[in-house]
Amino acid sequence: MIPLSRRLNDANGQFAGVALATLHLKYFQQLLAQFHIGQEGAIALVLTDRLMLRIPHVQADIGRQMPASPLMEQAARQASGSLEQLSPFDQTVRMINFDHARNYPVLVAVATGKDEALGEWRRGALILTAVMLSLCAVIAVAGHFLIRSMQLRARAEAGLRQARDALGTANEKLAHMARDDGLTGIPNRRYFDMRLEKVFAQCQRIQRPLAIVMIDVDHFKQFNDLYGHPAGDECLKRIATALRSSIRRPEDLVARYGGEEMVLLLPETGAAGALCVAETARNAVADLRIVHAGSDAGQVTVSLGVAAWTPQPEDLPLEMLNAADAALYQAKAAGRNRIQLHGS
Ligand SMILES: Nc1nc2c(ncn2[C@@H]2O[C@H](COP(=O)(O)OP(=O)(O)OP(=O)(O)O)[C@@H](O)[C@H]2O)c(=O)[nH]1
Repeated sequence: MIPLSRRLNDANGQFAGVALATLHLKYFQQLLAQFHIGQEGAIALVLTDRLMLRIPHVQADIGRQMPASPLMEQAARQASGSLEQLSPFDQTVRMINFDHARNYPVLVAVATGKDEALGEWRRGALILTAVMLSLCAVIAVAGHFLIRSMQLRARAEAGLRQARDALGTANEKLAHMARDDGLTGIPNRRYFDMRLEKVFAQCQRIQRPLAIVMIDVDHFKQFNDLYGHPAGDECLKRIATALRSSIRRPEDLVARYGGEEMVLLLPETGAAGALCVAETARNAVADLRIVHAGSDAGQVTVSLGVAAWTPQPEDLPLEMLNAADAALYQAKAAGRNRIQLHGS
């Protein structure tokens, strides 16, 4: 039983008696039992510092002084609040909400078991964690395969690039081999013939002059006989380099025509210009000062035959070649180490 009393005043505020009532604990027990607080939940009514009622009900606890606890300490400071504590009654960890009844020294504390309250959340969190871990594993495996396939692709691409570069280099080499003379490194006769066809047609079309300078090393047979074939080869290489340095325009060409014979192809160049280039070439060879005991000059010299005119529609490249050759023959006949212009 819980006795309740209250002073009663009359209309003047004078003491008029005391109202006394008793509340049966059974009433509260039945009332509180209707609340769903779970298996580990608890409800306590504390009158001042004594336990008035508690669910779950333990008869021996009723009327007992409340043991010191975080709940009692906090309730002494605050009207209401919430906290988590280990129950001094049954050693269960609970999450508690408490409030003081207005006008009465009664503290009401409602608690749910922490494990019970968080159980559902924990289960959800566990499932979520498992799902996340599985997803991570799937992503990791997929990522591994993705990285692997990217690496394989990068390797394959690098291989392809290498093969392409090697092919490019091989093609370049082949093009050089097809175009250049193996001994001197300057373009060969096949390439010269090709260029002559093109340039001749072009000069014919635009009616611009074209010049061919045929160059032959003087007494080269004797040079070979005196100094040997390897020295002859070396001499030809040096002459080719000297001739290359004597042409200036990008469209000019120096080629090995065959044996010790070389040729200059000078597009858009008239007779005067061609004679000028021929003189530069002759001097470039003379400046090499390659000793030749069998030559009148005491060193290696060249003879040059020049053919230069504006090709007419009926003209053929071979005619210009033959003209340059004939001029060369004249230069040889006139004593070598000189330049002869065709038709002069
Ligand atoms: N070392 C070497 N000799 C070559 C090469 N090609 C041609 N010859 C030689 O060049 C010489 C050319 O001789 P010829 O045609 O009689 O002419 P030449 O002795 O220069 O006499 P002229 O032209 O009349 O001054 C030959 O002995 C060829 O063997 C070559 O690639 N290397």
